Formats: sequence, C-alpha cells, structure tokens
Amino acid sequence: MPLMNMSNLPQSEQKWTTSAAGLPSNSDEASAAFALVDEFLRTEIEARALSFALGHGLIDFFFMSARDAEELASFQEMDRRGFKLVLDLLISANVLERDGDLIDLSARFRSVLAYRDLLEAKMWFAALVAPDVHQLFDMLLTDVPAFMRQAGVFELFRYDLCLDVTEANIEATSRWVSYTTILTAHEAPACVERLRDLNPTRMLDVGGNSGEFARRTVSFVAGLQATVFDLPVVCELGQRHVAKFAEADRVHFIPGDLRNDVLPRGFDLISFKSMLHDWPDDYALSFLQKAFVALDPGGSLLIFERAEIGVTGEGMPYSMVANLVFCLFSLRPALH
Ligand SMILES: C[S@@+](CC[C@H](N)C(=O)[O-])C[C@H]1O[C@@H](n2cnc3c(N)ncnc32)[C@H](O)[C@@H]1O
Repeated sequence: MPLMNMSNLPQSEQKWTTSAAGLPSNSDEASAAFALVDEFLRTEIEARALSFALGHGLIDFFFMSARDAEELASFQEMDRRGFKLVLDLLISANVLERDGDLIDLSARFRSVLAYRDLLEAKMWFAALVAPDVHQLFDMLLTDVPAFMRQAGVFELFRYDLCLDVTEANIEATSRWVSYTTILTAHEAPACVERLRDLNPTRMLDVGGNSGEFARRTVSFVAGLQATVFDLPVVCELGQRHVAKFAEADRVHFIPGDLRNDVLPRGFDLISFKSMLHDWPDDYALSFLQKAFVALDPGGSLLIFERAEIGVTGEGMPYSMVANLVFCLFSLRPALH
C-alpha cells in the first residue's frame, strides 16, 4: 500500500506562513539563515527537485527517520526512473545522504528546516520569476520600461489593486504580502539591532506592508509604539496579520496613498524599508520631504534598501534570480 498517491497531491505553492519558530534573533543569525537557505538554491534543477520533494511529502517522509530501499519503494507511485532522478539530485544537493543501505536527510538540511518558511517562500518566488529571466534577459539589461511591461513579476506586485478593499483585491494582494512578510520576518534583526541605541518611542513605517517590520521592531525596543502607513488593502491584510501576535496593541495602521496624502506627525523614527526603490527619483524625494515634515525635531530617518547586485568569484547562484529581476531598481548614490 503506497503511503501517498503522489499524483493527487497539490503543489506546494504558498502553504508557508510566518511562525515564531525559526526566526533569527540577531543580525548574525539572520545572515546565517539566509546563507543556509541559499545553499539549497544553488542550481535551478536541484531547487526544482527540492521543491518537488517538499511539495509531495518526501522530505517529511525522511524527516521521521532514515529509509531503506523497501520503504522507499512503498512511497513510489511515480515512474521509477523519475523517482531515482529526484533522489540522486537531492543527494547531489546535500539534502539527502546515503549511509550504507539507508538514505536520510543530511544534518545540514535538517538545520535549514528551522527556516522552512523562508526556504519555501524563496523557492516559490524564484520559480515565479525565473521565466522572466529566461525569456527577457536582454530586455532586463537594456530596456527596463519594456521589461516592466512584459515581465510576469510585475503582474504579482499590483499596487493599483491595493486601493479599494474588496475580497478580490485582498486575495490578489495577499499573494505578494505573504512573501514580503516572510522575507521581512527574517531580515528585520539585521536592522532592528541598530535601532535600539536610538531608543525611539514612536515609529512610523512608511510602506510598512503587513506590519511585520513594525511588529519585530517593537518586540526588540521596550516601550515603542509603531504605526504603519500603507495602501488600504495592504493595511487590511496587515491588521489581520498583526492581530495574531502579542504585539498587536503596539502596531497601528493608517491607510493612505503617499502620492496624494501627507504623513501623520509626531514620530521620532520614520522608516522606509524596501520602499523607495519602487519609485522614480521625483516621487522618492517628495516622499522623503513628507517624512521630514512629519518627523519630530531631532528624530531619525531610516532607509533600508538592498545593495547593488555584485558577482563574486563563485558566480551567481540560482537563488539570485529573485534579486536579478529588480537589479536595475537599486537606489542610486544620490539617494543613499
Ligand atoms: C516593496 S514593498 C516593501 C514592503 C515592506 N516595507 C518590506 O520591506 O517588505 C513596498 C511597499 O510600499 C507600499 N506602497 C506602494 N505604493 C504606495 C503608496 N502610494 N502609498 C503608500 N504605500 C505604498 C506597498 O503596498 C508595499 O507594502
């Protein structure tokens, strides 16, 4: 009797959620978590095999115990050659290892399972944007406006669907908000540690999305109250997200559109995390001017953006497709 009928199982798309378990508590742990996850996303084919194994229960099957050939045979409903190829790819990727007749998860892969939400989110996004890199690479390098019109990734981030709070808009927006939420949950410690010395009491996170950055920041800084300013549909999702956590009464939401609205006043810390790069310089400057007006005298402005992509001697791993589609959006030095 097979343990699972693999052909009937759903694909793993977006079954990940943020959880308190496996969240890094400082910047060293945060960097280590991203590096560890990326170790298993080095090549596209190995990442596909891992995605298949996670989505079809094979990793969970090995998680319980090491397996011999007989137990593995009980798992197979699929073609024997396909199953062998997947196992071989997982072994070459150091997800699995052989020990005599047994196959087991490697110790390294067991440790990445603490960050399974991040691993699955990154695999999902990489698979989503890889076709843009496959098909539109020349355009990405030479004609960004045309790339933006044609690339599938911009069909995901539809800010125009974030203005009216309808069930359809909430559903469309939740697809990318759950991804940014998981990235932020793991990235936040890299930034939050440095904010402690400023000892802020009232923070405004502009484009603060689901409130995950604000939530993580208040959990690190005693007495801090945070307000998220974002588009209405995003705020609706954020309120639902933050309500699940102990910090709910310290994170508030103000829906608005920064192109037209002013920011509320009375904050000693205003942050823009991965927000300004979305905008041409004239918009970005007007957003910063609004922040200066809203900031208390002597307050701090925080801008958190990814650095420009560089190619190291080891080349560029598959995991970088996720950043490659945004590579010409990094902030120019004038705004740094
Ligand atoms: C790339 S996301 C970054 C989100 C979050 N800060 C993070 O680091 O994951 C940009 C954010 O800006 C918000 N945003 C876009 N246009 C906006 C506007 N006109 N007014 C306010 N927020 C906006 C989006 O809804 C989104 O949450």
